[in-house]
Amino acid sequence: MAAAITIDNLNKTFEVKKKQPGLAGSLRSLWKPVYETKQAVSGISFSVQQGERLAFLGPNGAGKSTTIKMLTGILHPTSGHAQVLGCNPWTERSKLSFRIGSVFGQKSQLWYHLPPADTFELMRHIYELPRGDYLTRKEDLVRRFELGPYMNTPVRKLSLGERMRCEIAVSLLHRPRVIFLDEPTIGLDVVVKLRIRELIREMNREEGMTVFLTSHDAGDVEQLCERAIVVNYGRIILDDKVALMKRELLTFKTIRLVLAEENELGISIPGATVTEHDGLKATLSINTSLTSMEMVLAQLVRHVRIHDVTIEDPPMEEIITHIYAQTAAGSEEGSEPA
Ligand SMILES: Nc1ncnc2c1ncn2[C@@H]1O[C@H](COP(=O)(O)OP(=O)(O)OP(=O)(O)O)[C@@H](O)[C@H]1O
Repeated sequence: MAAAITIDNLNKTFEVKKKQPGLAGSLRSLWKPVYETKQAVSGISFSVQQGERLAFLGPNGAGKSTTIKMLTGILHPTSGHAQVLGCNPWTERSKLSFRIGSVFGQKSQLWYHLPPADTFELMRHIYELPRGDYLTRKEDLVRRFELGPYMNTPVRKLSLGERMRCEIAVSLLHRPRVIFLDEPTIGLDVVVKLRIRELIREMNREEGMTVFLTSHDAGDVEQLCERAIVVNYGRIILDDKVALMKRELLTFKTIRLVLAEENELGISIPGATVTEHDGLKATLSINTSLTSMEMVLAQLVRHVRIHDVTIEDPPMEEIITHIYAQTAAGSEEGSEPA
C-alpha cells in the first residue's frame, strides 16, 4: 500500500524572547531582548499508509500541533522533508488543501453568526465543486451526521456537540484523502464522542480516508486508531499498534471474581494483590512480569468456589499515563534532549 504521509528528519525551532528576572530585567528586554531557541519538533521521521488510522499522542507541549501545522502547510519547518499525498505541504499548500481536511477542536471553521448551510455553500466555492456533486455529497453528510435540524440555525446557537458534527461534516465535503483531527472530541459528552468516533471510522472504512488524530482522550485512541505514535520533547518515543501497546507496555492485568460463597481468597503469590474484596466480589491486580495468570488462577480455584471470572487489560488511560511517566523519569535522569 502506498504512503499517504512521509516525514523525514523534520525539525522546527522557535526563537522565543527570554524573560529576564525583575523590573530591571523586564525593562532591559524591551530595548535589548535576549532570544533563546526552543526545539518544538526534533528530527522526527515516520510514514503513514493510505487508509491508516494513526493517533499522534504526547503530553502538553510535546510538539503535536506544530507537526500537524507543518503537515498542513501552515508552518514551515526549520529543516527536514515531508510529503502528504505526494505534495510538499509548505510549497504546495493550496494544491494540498484540495485533498486534505482538517478539524481543530479548539478552533471553528464555521461562520459563527451564519448557519452551517452557508459554510457548506462557501466551501463549495472554495473547493470548486460542481453543483451536482456538491448536492449529492452534502445530502449524504447531512444524513450521516444527522445535521438536518441544525443546517439553518446560526452556529452560535448550536451546542458544542452539534457544532462539532457540523465541523467534521464540512471538512469532509470535498472528499479529502487525509483528515487531520486535532482534539476533535474535546469537551463533548460520552454519547456524542462515541457517535463522532463511529462516523470517522465509517468514512475511513467506506472511503479509505487516512486519519491523523491527536487527542488527550484515551477513548479516541482506543476506539478510533489502529496505530499510535507517542512524542515527547519533540521526539518519537513509541510507534506501535494500539492493540499491542496494552500487551507490551503494561504488565498489569485485573482479575474480577464473583464468588459462589463468601470466603477468604487464600492467595499468597508475589505479584498478585487483592485490591478489593467485598462479600462475593473481589478484584485482584496481577503483575505478569512476576507471576503467571495460570499460577494465580490455579491457586484461586484451590481455595474458593468461583461463580464468574473476567480478566481485563488496564484501561488505555493508564497505559498512556505510564508511557508519559516513563519519559518524564528518563528526562530526570538526564536523557531529555537539550
Ligand atoms: N509560535 C510559537 N512560538 C514559540 N513557541 C512555540 C510556538 N508554537 C509552539 N511553541 C512551543 O513548541 C512546543 C510544542 O508546542 P505544540 O503546540 O506543538 O505542543 P502540543 O504537543 O500540540 O501541545 P498541546 O497538547 O498542549 O496542544 C511548546 O513548548 C510550545 O510552547
